[in-house]
Amino acid sequence: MADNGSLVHARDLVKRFGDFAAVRGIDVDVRRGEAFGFLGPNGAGKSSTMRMVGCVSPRTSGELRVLGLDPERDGPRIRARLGVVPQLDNLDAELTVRQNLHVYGRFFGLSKSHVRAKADELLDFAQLTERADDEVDPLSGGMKRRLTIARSLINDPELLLLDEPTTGLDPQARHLLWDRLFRLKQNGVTLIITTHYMDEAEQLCDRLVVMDDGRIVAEGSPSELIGRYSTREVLELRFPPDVAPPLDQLDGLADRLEALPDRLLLYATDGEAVLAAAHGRGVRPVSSLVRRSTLEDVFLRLTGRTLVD
Ligand SMILES: Nc1ncnc2c1ncn2[C@@H]1O[C@H](COP(=O)(O)OP(=O)(O)OP(=O)(O)O)[C@@H](O)[C@H]1O
Repeated sequence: MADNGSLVHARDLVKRFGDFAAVRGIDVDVRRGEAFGFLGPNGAGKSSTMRMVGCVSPRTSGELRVLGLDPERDGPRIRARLGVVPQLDNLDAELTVRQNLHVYGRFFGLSKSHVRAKADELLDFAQLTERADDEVDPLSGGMKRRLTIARSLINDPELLLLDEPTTGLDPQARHLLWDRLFRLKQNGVTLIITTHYMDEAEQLCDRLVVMDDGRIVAEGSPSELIGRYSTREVLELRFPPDVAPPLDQLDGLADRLEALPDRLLLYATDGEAVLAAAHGRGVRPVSSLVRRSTLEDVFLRLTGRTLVD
Protein backbone atom coordinates (compact mmCIF):
# COMPACT_ATOMS: atom_id res chain seq x y z
CA MET A 1 0.00 0.00 0.00
CA ALA A 2 1.33 3.45 -0.88
CA ASP A 3 1.65 5.76 2.10
CA ASN A 4 2.91 8.82 0.16
CA GLY A 5 5.59 9.55 2.76
CA SER A 6 3.10 10.23 5.54
CA LEU A 7 4.04 9.19 9.08
CA VAL A 8 0.45 8.08 9.56
CA HIS A 9 -1.60 7.04 6.57
CA ALA A 10 -5.16 5.80 7.04
CA ARG A 11 -7.83 5.02 4.48
CA ASP A 12 -11.38 4.05 5.35
CA LEU A 13 -10.17 3.13 8.84
CA VAL A 14 -12.83 1.51 11.01
CA LYS A 15 -12.91 0.49 14.67
CA ARG A 16 -15.85 -1.49 16.00
CA PHE A 17 -16.62 -2.64 19.51
CA GLY A 18 -19.14 -5.39 18.87
CA ASP A 19 -21.99 -3.78 16.94
CA PHE A 20 -20.87 -0.27 17.80
CA ALA A 21 -18.62 1.61 15.36
CA ALA A 22 -16.44 4.10 17.28
CA VAL A 23 -14.49 5.05 14.12
CA ARG A 24 -16.49 4.92 10.91
CA GLY A 25 -14.14 5.00 7.95
CA ILE A 26 -11.68 7.87 8.28
CA ASP A 27 -8.90 9.02 5.92
CA VAL A 28 -5.88 10.67 7.54
CA ASP A 29 -2.38 11.66 6.44
CA VAL A 30 0.04 13.06 9.00
CA ARG A 31 3.17 14.62 7.51
CA ARG A 32 6.60 14.58 9.06
CA GLY A 33 7.33 17.54 11.31
CA GLU A 34 3.80 18.83 11.71
CA ALA A 35 1.52 19.06 14.72
CA PHE A 36 -1.66 17.29 13.69
CA GLY A 37 -4.86 17.43 15.71
CA PHE A 38 -7.97 15.36 16.20
CA LEU A 39 -10.55 17.81 17.53
CA GLY A 40 -13.94 16.61 18.68
CA PRO A 41 -16.24 16.17 21.65
CA ASN A 42 -16.18 13.25 24.09
CA GLY A 43 -17.01 10.03 22.32
CA ALA A 44 -16.09 11.28 18.83
CA GLY A 45 -13.62 8.43 18.32
CA LYS A 46 -10.36 10.30 18.90
CA SER A 47 -8.89 7.94 21.49
CA SER A 48 -9.97 4.87 19.54
CA THR A 49 -8.06 6.25 16.55
CA MET A 50 -5.00 7.05 18.66
CA ARG A 51 -4.99 3.54 20.12
CA MET A 52 -4.93 2.04 16.62
CA VAL A 53 -2.09 4.36 15.62
CA GLY A 54 -0.29 3.50 18.86
CA CYS A 55 -0.51 -0.22 18.03
CA VAL A 56 -2.47 -1.11 21.16
CA SER A 57 -5.82 -1.75 19.49
CA PRO A 58 -6.18 -3.54 16.15
CA ARG A 59 -8.21 -1.92 13.41
CA THR A 60 -11.45 -3.61 12.40
CA SER A 61 -11.02 -2.77 8.72
CA GLY A 62 -9.43 -0.29 6.36
CA GLU A 63 -5.82 0.60 5.74
CA LEU A 64 -3.34 1.90 8.31
CA ARG A 65 0.39 2.55 8.05
CA VAL A 66 2.40 4.11 10.87
CA LEU A 67 5.97 5.19 10.10
CA GLY A 68 5.54 3.28 6.86
CA LEU A 69 4.81 0.02 8.70
CA ASP A 70 1.75 -2.09 9.45
CA PRO A 71 0.69 -1.83 13.14
CA GLU A 72 -0.55 -5.40 13.20
CA ARG A 73 2.58 -6.97 11.77
CA ASP A 74 5.22 -4.52 12.92
CA GLY A 75 3.86 -3.29 16.30
CA PRO A 76 7.13 -3.64 18.26
CA ARG A 77 9.18 -1.93 15.53
CA ILE A 78 6.69 0.96 15.40
CA ARG A 79 6.43 1.28 19.17
CA ALA A 80 10.22 1.57 19.45
CA ARG A 81 10.00 4.78 17.38
CA LEU A 82 6.83 6.19 19.02
CA GLY A 83 6.17 8.17 22.16
CA VAL A 84 2.76 7.77 23.77
CA VAL A 85 1.19 10.13 26.30
CA PRO A 86 -2.06 8.51 27.45
CA GLN A 87 -5.13 10.41 28.58
CA LEU A 88 -4.50 9.47 32.21
CA ASP A 89 -1.04 9.66 33.74
CA ASN A 90 0.16 6.15 34.51
CA LEU A 91 3.30 7.08 36.42
CA ASP A 92 4.69 4.81 39.12
CA ALA A 93 3.72 6.61 42.33
CA GLU A 94 6.20 4.65 44.43
CA LEU A 95 9.20 5.81 42.44
CA THR A 96 10.84 9.19 42.28
CA VAL A 97 10.55 11.47 39.28
CA ARG A 98 13.97 10.42 38.00
CA GLN A 99 13.35 6.72 38.64
CA ASN A 100 10.19 6.89 36.53
CA LEU A 101 12.36 7.94 33.61
CA HIS A 102 15.05 5.36 34.30
CA VAL A 103 12.59 2.47 34.52
CA TYR A 104 10.98 3.44 31.25
CA GLY A 105 14.32 3.73 29.50
CA ARG A 106 15.12 0.17 30.49
CA PHE A 107 11.85 -1.04 28.92
CA PHE A 108 13.32 0.12 25.64
CA GLY A 109 16.52 -1.78 26.31
CA LEU A 110 18.63 1.38 26.37
CA SER A 111 21.99 1.26 28.17
CA LYS A 112 22.20 2.54 31.74
CA SER A 113 24.57 5.37 30.90
CA HIS A 114 22.44 6.47 27.95
CA VAL A 115 19.28 6.45 30.06
CA ARG A 116 20.95 8.45 32.84
CA ALA A 117 22.12 11.16 30.47
CA LYS A 118 18.81 11.21 28.61
CA ALA A 119 16.84 11.41 31.86
CA ASP A 120 18.85 14.45 32.97
CA GLU A 121 18.18 16.13 29.64
CA LEU A 122 14.46 15.36 29.88
CA LEU A 123 14.20 16.56 33.47
CA ASP A 124 15.59 19.85 32.29
CA PHE A 125 13.21 19.92 29.32
CA ALA A 126 10.23 19.20 31.60
CA GLN A 127 11.44 21.77 34.15
CA LEU A 128 11.52 19.10 36.84
CA THR A 129 15.23 18.99 37.68
CA GLU A 130 14.58 20.40 41.14
CA ARG A 131 11.99 17.72 41.83
CA ALA A 132 14.06 14.87 40.37
CA ASP A 133 14.45 13.00 43.65
CA ASP A 134 10.93 13.60 44.95
CA GLU A 135 8.25 10.98 44.79
CA VAL A 136 5.60 11.45 42.13
CA ASP A 137 2.51 11.57 44.32
CA PRO A 138 2.82 15.12 45.70
CA LEU A 139 3.54 16.67 42.29
CA SER A 140 0.94 19.02 40.79
CA GLY A 141 -1.18 17.85 37.87
CA GLY A 142 0.89 19.95 35.47
CA MET A 143 4.16 18.47 36.75
CA LYS A 144 2.82 14.93 36.40
CA ARG A 145 1.79 15.65 32.82
CA ARG A 146 5.21 17.08 32.02
CA LEU A 147 6.82 14.01 33.56
CA THR A 148 4.58 11.72 31.50
CA ILE A 149 5.64 13.62 28.39
CA ALA A 150 9.30 13.49 29.41
CA ARG A 151 8.97 9.75 29.94
CA SER A 152 7.45 9.29 26.50
CA LEU A 153 10.54 10.93 25.00
CA ILE A 154 13.10 8.60 26.56
CA ASN A 155 13.52 6.65 23.31
CA ASP A 156 13.85 9.80 21.13
CA PRO A 157 10.60 9.11 19.25
CA GLU A 158 9.97 10.48 15.77
CA LEU A 159 6.27 10.62 16.42
CA LEU A 160 4.60 11.58 19.69
CA LEU A 161 0.94 10.72 20.37
CA LEU A 162 -0.73 12.92 22.96
CA ASP A 163 -4.24 12.01 24.04
CA GLU A 164 -5.92 15.08 25.56
CA PRO A 165 -2.65 16.38 26.99
CA THR A 166 -4.04 19.26 29.02
CA THR A 167 -7.44 18.03 30.19
CA GLY A 168 -7.91 18.93 33.84
CA LEU A 169 -4.99 21.38 34.03
CA ASP A 170 -5.28 24.99 35.09
CA PRO A 171 -4.55 27.72 32.50
CA GLN A 172 -1.00 28.36 33.65
CA ALA A 173 -0.09 24.67 33.59
CA ARG A 174 -1.67 24.34 30.13
CA HIS A 175 0.37 27.23 28.74
CA LEU A 176 3.57 25.79 30.14
CA LEU A 177 2.76 22.45 28.54
CA TRP A 178 1.96 24.07 25.18
CA ASP A 179 5.32 25.82 25.35
CA ARG A 180 7.07 22.46 25.83
CA LEU A 181 5.16 20.96 22.91
CA PHE A 182 6.16 23.88 20.68
CA ARG A 183 9.74 23.19 21.64
CA LEU A 184 9.41 19.54 20.65
CA LYS A 185 7.98 20.52 17.29
CA GLN A 186 10.87 22.90 16.72
CA ASN A 187 13.17 19.96 17.39
CA GLY A 188 11.52 18.04 14.56
CA VAL A 189 9.22 15.70 16.50
CA THR A 190 5.92 15.06 14.74
CA LEU A 191 3.01 15.52 17.13
CA ILE A 192 -0.47 14.03 17.01
CA ILE A 193 -2.78 15.58 19.56
CA THR A 194 -6.36 14.77 20.45
CA THR A 195 -8.31 17.47 22.19
CA HIS A 196 -11.77 18.80 22.79
CA TYR A 197 -10.35 22.25 23.49
CA MET A 198 -10.62 24.42 20.42
CA ASP A 199 -8.07 26.91 21.77
CA GLU A 200 -5.58 24.08 22.21
CA ALA A 201 -6.14 22.94 18.63
CA GLU A 202 -5.78 26.52 17.37
CA GLN A 203 -2.60 27.13 19.34
CA LEU A 204 -0.81 23.88 18.66
CA CYS A 205 -1.98 22.34 15.42
CA ASP A 206 -0.70 23.06 11.93
CA ARG A 207 -3.50 20.91 10.54
CA LEU A 208 -6.39 19.10 12.11
CA VAL A 209 -9.43 17.02 11.46
CA VAL A 210 -12.71 17.75 13.19
CA MET A 211 -14.29 14.48 14.34
CA ASP A 212 -17.86 13.84 15.33
CA ASP A 213 -19.57 10.53 15.91
CA GLY A 214 -16.70 8.47 14.49
CA ARG A 215 -16.38 10.49 11.29
CA ILE A 216 -14.21 13.31 10.02
CA VAL A 217 -16.43 16.26 9.26
CA ALA A 218 -13.73 18.74 8.17
CA GLU A 219 -10.00 18.97 7.62
CA GLY A 220 -7.51 21.81 7.25
CA SER A 221 -5.39 24.31 9.15
CA PRO A 222 -7.21 26.23 11.90
CA SER A 223 -7.30 29.39 9.77
CA GLU A 224 -8.48 27.49 6.68
CA LEU A 225 -11.31 25.89 8.64
CA ILE A 226 -12.39 29.19 10.14
CA GLY A 227 -12.22 30.85 6.72
CA ARG A 228 -14.23 28.06 5.12
CA TYR A 229 -16.93 27.55 7.74
CA SER A 230 -17.24 30.80 9.66
CA THR A 231 -17.13 34.56 9.28
CA ARG A 232 -14.32 36.80 10.49
CA GLU A 233 -16.24 38.01 13.55
CA VAL A 234 -19.00 36.89 15.83
CA LEU A 235 -21.33 39.08 17.85
CA GLU A 236 -22.55 37.39 21.03
CA LEU A 237 -25.72 38.79 22.58
CA ARG A 238 -27.22 37.76 25.92
CA PHE A 239 -30.74 38.51 27.07
CA PRO A 240 -32.44 38.04 30.44
CA PRO A 241 -33.28 34.34 30.91
CA ASP A 242 -37.03 35.03 31.09
CA VAL A 243 -37.11 37.09 27.87
CA ALA A 244 -37.49 35.50 24.44
CA PRO A 245 -34.55 36.60 22.24
CA PRO A 246 -35.72 39.14 19.60
CA LEU A 247 -35.03 36.97 16.58
CA ASP A 248 -37.40 38.93 14.30
CA GLN A 249 -35.67 42.22 15.04
CA LEU A 250 -32.29 40.70 14.23
CA ASP A 251 -33.46 39.12 11.00
CA GLY A 252 -31.14 39.80 8.06
CA LEU A 253 -28.50 41.69 10.06
CA ALA A 254 -25.87 38.96 10.02
CA ASP A 255 -24.69 36.28 7.57
CA ARG A 256 -25.91 33.62 10.00
CA LEU A 257 -27.52 33.42 13.41
CA GLU A 258 -27.20 30.61 15.94
CA ALA A 259 -29.45 30.53 19.01
CA LEU A 260 -27.76 28.77 21.95
CA PRO A 261 -29.60 28.23 25.25
CA ASP A 262 -27.79 31.15 26.92
CA ARG A 263 -26.95 33.48 24.01
CA LEU A 264 -27.34 34.38 20.36
CA LEU A 265 -24.37 34.23 18.00
CA LEU A 266 -24.49 36.52 14.96
CA TYR A 267 -21.86 35.74 12.33
CA ALA A 268 -20.58 38.65 10.23
CA THR A 269 -17.45 40.26 8.86
CA ASP A 270 -17.97 43.30 11.05
CA GLY A 271 -19.54 42.50 14.43
CA GLU A 272 -19.60 46.11 15.63
CA ALA A 273 -21.63 47.15 12.56
CA VAL A 274 -24.18 44.41 13.34
CA LEU A 275 -24.35 45.55 16.96
CA ALA A 276 -24.97 49.16 15.88
CA ALA A 277 -27.69 48.03 13.48
CA ALA A 278 -29.30 45.90 16.20
CA HIS A 279 -29.31 48.90 18.56
CA GLY A 280 -30.86 50.93 15.76
CA ARG A 281 -33.71 48.42 15.63
CA GLY A 282 -34.29 48.75 19.36
CA VAL A 283 -32.58 45.50 20.43
CA ARG A 284 -31.37 45.83 24.04
CA PRO A 285 -29.25 42.88 25.17
CA VAL A 286 -27.97 42.68 28.75
CA SER A 287 -24.50 42.11 27.35
CA SER A 288 -22.77 42.08 23.99
CA LEU A 289 -19.37 40.92 22.85
CA VAL A 290 -17.65 41.07 19.48
CA ARG A 291 -14.93 38.45 19.04
CA ARG A 292 -13.15 36.70 16.21
CA SER A 293 -14.39 33.31 15.01
CA THR A 294 -12.81 30.21 16.52
CA LEU A 295 -12.83 26.49 15.84
CA GLU A 296 -15.74 26.28 18.27
CA ASP A 297 -17.77 28.23 15.71
CA VAL A 298 -16.60 25.85 12.99
CA PHE A 299 -17.75 22.89 15.05
CA LEU A 300 -21.10 24.50 15.77
CA ARG A 301 -21.58 25.23 12.07
CA LEU A 302 -20.72 21.67 11.09
CA THR A 303 -22.64 19.78 13.75
CA GLY A 304 -25.18 22.18 15.22
CA ARG A 305 -23.68 21.51 18.66
CA THR A 306 -21.05 23.11 20.87
CA LEU A 307 -17.82 21.23 21.51
CA VAL A 308 -17.83 21.45 25.30
CA ASP A 309 -21.21 21.59 26.97
N1 LIG B 1 -13.43 -0.71 24.65
C1 LIG B 1 -14.59 -0.18 24.28
N2 LIG B 1 -15.71 -0.93 24.26
C2 LIG B 1 -16.90 -0.40 23.86
N3 LIG B 1 -17.06 0.88 23.46
C3 LIG B 1 -15.97 1.67 23.47
C4 LIG B 1 -14.68 1.18 23.88
N4 LIG B 1 -13.80 2.21 23.77
C5 LIG B 1 -14.50 3.28 23.32
N5 LIG B 1 -15.79 2.95 23.14
C6 LIG B 1 -16.85 3.86 22.66
O1 LIG B 1 -16.44 4.38 21.42
C7 LIG B 1 -16.83 5.75 21.31
C8 LIG B 1 -15.62 6.59 21.00
O2 LIG B 1 -14.79 6.60 22.14
P1 LIG B 1 -13.38 7.32 22.15
O3 LIG B 1 -12.77 7.13 23.50
O4 LIG B 1 -12.59 6.91 20.98
O5 LIG B 1 -13.84 8.81 21.96
P2 LIG B 1 -13.03 10.14 22.22
O6 LIG B 1 -13.32 11.03 21.09
O7 LIG B 1 -11.60 9.84 22.48
O8 LIG B 1 -13.70 10.69 23.51
P3 LIG B 1 -13.09 10.85 24.97
O9 LIG B 1 -12.56 12.22 25.00
O10 LIG B 1 -14.28 10.68 25.85
O11 LIG B 1 -12.06 9.77 25.16
C9 LIG B 1 -17.51 6.11 22.62
O12 LIG B 1 -18.91 6.02 22.43
C10 LIG B 1 -17.03 5.04 23.57
O13 LIG B 1 -17.99 4.78 24.57
